[in-house]
Amino acid sequence: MTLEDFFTRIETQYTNKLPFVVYRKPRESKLNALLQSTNQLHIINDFTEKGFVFAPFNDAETSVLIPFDGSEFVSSHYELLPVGEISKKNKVLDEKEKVRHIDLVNKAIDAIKNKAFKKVVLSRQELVLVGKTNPLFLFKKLLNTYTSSFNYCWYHPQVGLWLGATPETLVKIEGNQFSIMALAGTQVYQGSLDVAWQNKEIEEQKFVTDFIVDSLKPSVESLTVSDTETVKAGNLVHLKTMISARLKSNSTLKDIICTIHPTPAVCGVPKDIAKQFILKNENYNREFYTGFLGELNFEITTAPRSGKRNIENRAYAITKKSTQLYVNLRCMQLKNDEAIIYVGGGITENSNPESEWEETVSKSLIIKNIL
Ligand SMILES: C=C(O[C@H]1C=CC=C(C(=O)O)[C@@H]1O)C(=O)O
Repeated sequence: MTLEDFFTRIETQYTNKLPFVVYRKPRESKLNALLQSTNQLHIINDFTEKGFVFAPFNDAETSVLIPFDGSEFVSSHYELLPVGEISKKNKVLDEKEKVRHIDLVNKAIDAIKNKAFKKVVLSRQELVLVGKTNPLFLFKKLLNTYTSSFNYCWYHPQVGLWLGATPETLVKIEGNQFSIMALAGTQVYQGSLDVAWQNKEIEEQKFVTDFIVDSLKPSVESLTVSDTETVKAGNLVHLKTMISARLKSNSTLKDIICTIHPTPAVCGVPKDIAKQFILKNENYNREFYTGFLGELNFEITTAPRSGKRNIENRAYAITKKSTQLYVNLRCMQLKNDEAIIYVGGGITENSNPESEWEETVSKSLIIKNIL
């Protein structure tokens, strides 16, 4: 499908108030869209469903599915789209919001010092008046600006409209082989990946890796942990470790997701106590921010390996189930005439409240730059 036809098809879907998701995976040139034929709200039951999942932060709330069967799946090749200049926004300081966030961070540091928990990720919303904006126009700006993130625009008339460019994979599973990313620690990119990391950032990222490794051990075999490296995401850099393993035959995708979500990259350690602190103290509903989204139980066909032939001497391809889920970060919700931007950061005993505020301001620019 041509790029023009692709976007015309999605515009029609949106005008007809029918659910859809359009997305591009990190460093890929292919754009995909899944377009639901009715406005029904489909819910995930046990993660055996096939389709595109959109899950909230609070795992006690329901996850939404755009089912593959009965929907239209279309793709096109992306090329730079004419959307005008991307403006670099200045940091606008909202003093009241700053005081509120710093108070919240101080409260968490006190709780950590009193041994209530070890780490918590605290977040806030920023509202930007955008008027009547076309979400697909903003999505094209995201595509032009960020090439190494998972970029998406998701819509359901009964749920809302979300856009984002997230740097973080939650889990990728092909057959029974899977990998999980532990991403945390943030600095502003200064032109080089040769970054000196403070103990605070090293510790907050290690919490994520250790939690994933420890909680997965009973369900997996052949577990390997990569070296930790610095990666760039928009105007920021983070610390990243990859954890790979094979699912034991009696473990399911649901087990893995329920065990790891929400990871300490978006929640905290211990998970349940940190989550309660967030729900009680953040003073707003995160909804789908720090939830996850992506392809669930898609089918992929891998090319035949040379030499592998079946009895009729024909090379054969292998079809496997593939799930690729991303953490919903660097995102916004478009509601009425406003863009609601969501930003947060990991708090540990050694956090500096002023720097934690600055970190959320820097993170907000990823989305603000395209508004
Ligand atoms: C919670 C967010 O980021 C997470 C992912 C990477 C780095 C993070 C940090 O440095 O605190 C957070 O754990 C966010 O961007 O809103």
